[in-house]
Amino acid sequence: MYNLILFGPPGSGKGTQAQLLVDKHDFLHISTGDMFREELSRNTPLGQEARSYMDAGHLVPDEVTIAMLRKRVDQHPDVTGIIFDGFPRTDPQAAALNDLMREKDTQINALILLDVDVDTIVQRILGRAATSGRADDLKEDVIRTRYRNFVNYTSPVYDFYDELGLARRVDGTLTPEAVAAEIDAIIGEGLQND
Ligand SMILES: Nc1ncnc2c1ncn2[C@@H]1O[C@H](COP(=O)(O)OP(=O)(O)O)[C@@H](O)[C@H]1O
Repeated sequence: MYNLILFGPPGSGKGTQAQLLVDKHDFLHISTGDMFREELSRNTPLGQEARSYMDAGHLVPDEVTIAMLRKRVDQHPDVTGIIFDGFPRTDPQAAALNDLMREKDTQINALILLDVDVDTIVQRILGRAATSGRADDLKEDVIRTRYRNFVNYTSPVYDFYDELGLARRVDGTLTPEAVAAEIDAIIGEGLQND
């Protein structure tokens, strides 16, 4: 099994790259943001709980997020690999993912940071707001809150994987194709080592 974490601030291109990877490999794509939006659109209790956090640009509490993620992984026991997109976003989430991988007799093979500066992020997200239909994409202050949460709570997760020798950085301001080529090269190294 090959398991990859796509990592980076909001608007860094994780969703775009995940889609390219799914088209190319037979990996399962798990986006916690997409899962929350799906719950929201079905107006489930989980969606209702997540809404206030999401609309303000805050993180949904770890317990809720971890339980949802775990359930999704459990639903797909036979996959050849998983792309984690938007998870883990805090140290407790990273620790929970570690436990989960160990339970399943597998591991995280790499974490790839899509590195993008904050001004580019604000421009990109405001630019996609019209088509994304996302409440949290419309206001610059909410976008900046999401970015600040990334810096404060999520970026330490990079160090967690860096200490394990698994963290890699890609320039996320390159074209989607160029970013994809770099990701392919990193996955290629990992697959050869298996
Ligand atoms: N792992 C997570 N932990 C806590 N909250 C999350 C997580 N993933 C998604 N969310 C919630 O869903 C929102 C949207 O997430 P996502 O689609 O990944 O957007 P983006 O990366 O563009 O901010 C986040 O702002 C947060 O409220």
